[in-house]
This record gives sequence, C-alpha cells and structure tokens, in this order.
Amino acid sequence: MDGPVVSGLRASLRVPRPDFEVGVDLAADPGEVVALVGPNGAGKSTVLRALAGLEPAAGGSIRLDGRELATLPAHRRRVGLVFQDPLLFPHLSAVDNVAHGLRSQGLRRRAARERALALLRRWELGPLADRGGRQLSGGEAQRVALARALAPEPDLLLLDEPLSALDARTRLLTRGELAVRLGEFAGPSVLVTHDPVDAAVLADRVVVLERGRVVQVGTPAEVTRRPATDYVARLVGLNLLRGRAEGTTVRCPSGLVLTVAAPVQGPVHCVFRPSAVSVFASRPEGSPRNVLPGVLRGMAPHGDGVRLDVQLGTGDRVQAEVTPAAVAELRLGAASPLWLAVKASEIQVERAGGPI
Ligand SMILES: Nc1ncnc2c1ncn2[C@@H]1O[C@H](COP(=O)(O)OP(=O)(O)OP(=O)(O)O)[C@@H](O)[C@H]1O
Repeated sequence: MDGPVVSGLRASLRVPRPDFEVGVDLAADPGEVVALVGPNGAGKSTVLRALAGLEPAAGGSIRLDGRELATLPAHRRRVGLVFQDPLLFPHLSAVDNVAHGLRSQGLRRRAARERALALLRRWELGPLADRGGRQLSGGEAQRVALARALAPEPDLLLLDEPLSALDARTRLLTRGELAVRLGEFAGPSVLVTHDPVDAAVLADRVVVLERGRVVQVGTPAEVTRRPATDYVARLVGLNLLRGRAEGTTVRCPSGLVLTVAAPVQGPVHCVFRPSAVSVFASRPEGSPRNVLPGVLRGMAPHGDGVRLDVQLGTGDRVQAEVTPAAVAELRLGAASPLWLAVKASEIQVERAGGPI
C-alpha cells in the first residue's frame, strides 16, 4: 500500500558524470526555497536539469506532491525554469513570451495573452508588454523570464544562476523582486547560485554540494555559523540580519537597531562581511558607526585571520574577522565582553520577500 502523500519535493537522484557520480537526496517543502551551492563542476546544474527532465538520470526518484516525475517527459512535469540567460524568443513581444508557456498548456491564444498581460501588469511590467525580446535590458528580460516560468502556475520552480549575468546594481534590484516572487510562490523552489548573498537572502535552506555529494544542509544562519568545509566557510561567511527599514534605520525583531547608508522602506535583510566588523575591548568613542555590545561565543582560524562568533546583547549572532595579533591584543577568551562596530556604508541592504 502507498504511504500518505507527502507534499513538496522529495528527490533522490543518481546521474553519472565523467569524473564522479552525482548522488543527491533533496527535499523542499511547499513555499520553501532551497539554495544549491558548491564549487564549479560540483553537479549543481546537473541536479537541476535532472529535476527538470533535461538530463537522463541513472536511477532514483523525484516525487512532487506525491506524483512521480522521474518517468515523465520534461513538458509533463509542471516545472517552471529560469536560467542565467533569459532565453526569450527575440521575435516575440514580452507578453507573447509569457503567453507562450500558457498556450503550451492548452490555453487559447486570446486567453493566454490576457492572462500574460494581467500578470505583467500585476508585476508592474505592463509598460514592457509590447517590447520585443531584444528591446529589453538584461534585468527586464530576466523579470519577463520569471513571469513566463510562473504564469502557468508550476508545481516546482527551478532557477539556475538567475542573477549571475546581471551587473551589480541590476542584480540588487532584480534580487529584491525575485525575493518577493519567491515569497508569493506556493510551491517548492530550488535555486542554484554561486553568490552567497543570493543564498543568504533568498533561501530558507542551503544545500552544499561538492563532487556530486551533499556535504551540508542547514538554514543560511546555521551553515554560516558552522560551515562543514573550508569551501562552505568561504562561501557563506556573511552576516545576515533581518529587519524592517524606515529610511536609514533598520529595526530587527530582537530589538537590534542598525543604521544603514541608503534610505529604504519595508522588510529587508542587512548583509555585511565579517571583515567589515571592527572589534574593541571597550566602547569606541565618538563614532558614527553602529556600535554593538556583545559576548564572545566562539573563535576559529579562518584563512590568515580568526573568525569570531559574537552574541550581541539582543541575542543576535554576528561574525567578525580579526588578525591573530588582534586576538592577543584584545585578550579574547571564552565569554569575553567586547564591542563591535560596523560602518553604515558597509551594510548592504536587500529587500526581503515576506513580512517582518
Ligand atoms: N552534458 C554533460 N555530459 C557529461 N558531463 C557533463 C555534462 N555537463 C556537465 N558535465 C560534467 O559534470 C560535472 C558537473 O557539472 P555541472 O554543470 O552539473 O556542475 P555545476 O556545479 O553546475 O558547475 P558550475 O558551477 O560550473 O555551473 C562537471 O565535471 C562537468 O564537466
């Protein structure tokens, strides 16, 4: 007898590659965003392509809301796909690109166009609707590609480096929009990325792959605090604090208040590198920076420096990176009280998807 239907994605994949076999178990609940990260050639795209049905798997299963996808051809899997290249049809307008996916589901031309247009308008992309694929900027094209993937209301969304072809400013804006869309999407999403900020800001859970194997799974905060390998430590070594912005003030649920350089409104993630955190034994004087009292909870070598795990008075955890000489000078030991300082200009502010 079959067991109860498990909603979400439960995949167990085996795909042979020239140097190794990709063997990955992957789970994603409805509404959950799982980031697949790892070095070049680790097998991330292979996993995504196997889920989509674009790569023949040697074995295993892909269960989505209790349905078995592994035996279905790609077009019957109800999977939305977004790649690094938006891959829009250049001879079709933005609205017809979005309508294309709906038509392949059997919707008539007019109905598909109407639904596509309604979606573009809802996403404030209405003014782009009649532009051809070639008349869109990289960021615009990627937003239209996301609309095309989500318009048919897929059961699973797969994104392969969706932001990596964009320049830094466009990436920031598009990432904010993606965060909102992922927050609205009811199904599971799997996101392949090289960018630790993407993983930190967009993902509920991070799965780290190395040479075709899962080496770590956890929330961005867990993986940051206890990286399983040096690669993971380098990749995810970022501080991430969620809060609500009003101008240049960000208030976190813990009571922590941060000052940032650029004014924003609404739910945000504040991201900063451990190397941007200065550490003092006593409160630094006359500084316009964020000055935060805390207690040392852990210390580990990291490259040429030392990574400190500090618990703030508000309970939030912050990683700081200092030189071994500074550790000696500050006389740091277990539970040492200390002060952290972070310049407002060092804090990258990213729009978050959900309410805070
Ligand atoms: N179509 C293919 N046939 C055979 N081997 C492939 C194929 N595509 C990729 N490979 C090899 O499989 C391994 C995994 O590649 P894959 O593209 O999945 O890695 P990745 O983690 O996505 O890498 P990157 O971050 O560089 O995109 C690599 O060794 C790659 O050279």
